[in-house]
Amino acid sequence: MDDQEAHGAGAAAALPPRGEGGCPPFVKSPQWLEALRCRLSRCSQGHALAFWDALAGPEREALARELSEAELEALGPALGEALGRGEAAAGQPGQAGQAGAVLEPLPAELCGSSIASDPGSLRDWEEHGLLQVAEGRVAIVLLAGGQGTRLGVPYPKGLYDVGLPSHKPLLQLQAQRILRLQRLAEERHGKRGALPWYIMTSGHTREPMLAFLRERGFLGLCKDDVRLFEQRQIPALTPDGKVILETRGRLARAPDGNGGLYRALGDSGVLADMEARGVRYVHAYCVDNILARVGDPLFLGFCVRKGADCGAKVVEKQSPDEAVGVLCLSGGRARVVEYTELGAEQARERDHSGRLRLRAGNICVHHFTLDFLKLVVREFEPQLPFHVAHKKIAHVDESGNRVEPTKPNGIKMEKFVFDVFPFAKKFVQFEVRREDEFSPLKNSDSAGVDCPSSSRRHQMALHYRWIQGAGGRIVDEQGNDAPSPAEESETPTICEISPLISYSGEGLESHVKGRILRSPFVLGDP
Ligand SMILES: O=c1ccn([C@@H]2O[C@H](COP(=O)(O)OP(=O)(O)OP(=O)(O)O)[C@@H](O)[C@H]2O)c(=O)[nH]1
Repeated sequence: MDDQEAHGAGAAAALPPRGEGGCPPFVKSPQWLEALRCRLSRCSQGHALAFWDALAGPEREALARELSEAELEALGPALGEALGRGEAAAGQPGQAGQAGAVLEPLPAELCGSSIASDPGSLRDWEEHGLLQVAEGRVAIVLLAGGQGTRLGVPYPKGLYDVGLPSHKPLLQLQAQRILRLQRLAEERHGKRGALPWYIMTSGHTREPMLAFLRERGFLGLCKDDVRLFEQRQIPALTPDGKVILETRGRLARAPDGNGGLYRALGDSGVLADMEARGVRYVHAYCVDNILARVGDPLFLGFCVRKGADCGAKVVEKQSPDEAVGVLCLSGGRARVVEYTELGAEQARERDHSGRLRLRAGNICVHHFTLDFLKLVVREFEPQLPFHVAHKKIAHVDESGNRVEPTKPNGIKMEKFVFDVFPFAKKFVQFEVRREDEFSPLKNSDSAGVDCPSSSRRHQMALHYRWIQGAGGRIVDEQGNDAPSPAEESETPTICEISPLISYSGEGLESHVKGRILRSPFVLGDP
């Protein structure tokens, strides 16, 4: 773990070493400064040095580093391309930004389902997935570099406690699922394979996550199997492509989106590390889904049995206007079409069963072979498009005074993790029940949806169903059957099961079968 500090993405390789007194010699050199000014003016970013003369040595060094890392020449064209694509999509609803593209659901032979596939296949996929884990062929990648602006807490989402009785933060629930999965694989196949957890962080999430993991003894995982790696931060831009000074000596920057994963995997040495460990399959997921079945053996086994190089879990889209991207085929290639790109008519189309025709809602749980990831990092990453998000970006005005904008004034550019799907040779989709596997934490409670309360309720409702399924009965204070925790009530039913006891509902009979359990009921860590 201590070697992690050496693995940050995008080290400032091109900068000269420090001179005497800690002051970098290049900052004092008029030639160097002139070269920088020329470069900036060539890409219309000369204003980045507006306050240079007023900066102290270390501030100059920091700004020079940011500018040298920023790949400024590429930013303007990338923004132009992204804005052009956005306008095309807005002008032609239903064309998903690609004029004439016809969108189709994936054909049945590329689809599996935890709901509808036959029990024999489900058993086989799970066994096969567990075998891969037992053999140490699996790595887990957590996408945790987001800024969590909508949730609005000053620390990483992974450390958020949604208020379960145990008060375990999301990161701890996920670590415990990894431990349980390892145990299940060992029980089934007699071998304990390493199950490395690679956590992608960004500027503001890295230190708190690392500190938390250290404080809590890596949450029971083997320290060598937990590795943080950092994604890039790139400058925010004005709508006409100019970098923004957040302070007199610092650019406004933001993480480059969860699709920054691919570049970070290569730059940080994580891909090489996976290869050295004999990893063949990678399971990637988002930090903010409390129900995430981290490393799900069923999904894994399905993807491996199908010989897929890439796959995604989906849930059924609830209504035409639900704000979720849908997985579909476009020109024979898998892709996710954002809800903003899908025309209203296409979004409403139904098939013969009366369900939405394009209903495969993407939940950001993905399967990759290591070979596919290597190809992406080596060849395709530069082709991944940037997407734009219009945001309020604090900055300094011409006199250097701080301005907090009240409406969006700038653009953050992001790559998306799913934009590699079209490069897959064999792409598969696996449908799961939303209430079992998907409850995102995006907003604060005031929004009422995708918030801490809904995460807590959905997690406890799942555990309530597991208890009932295992033959237990939960009752309230008066001894009456307690309602599901999903139901809003003044005295909601409370129940929680440690992920160390059950990964997906298994192994609970000995704890609950035939028993009457009073809410609040907690099956804690063994
Ligand atoms: O640059 C990024 C952006 C997002 N992500 C990860 O992708 C997943 C989905 O991330 P979101 O797109 O929901 O963004 P967010 O969590 O940062 O929240 P907002 O600022 O939009 O409110 C989350 O797991 C997040 O950590 C990254 O890893 N890096």
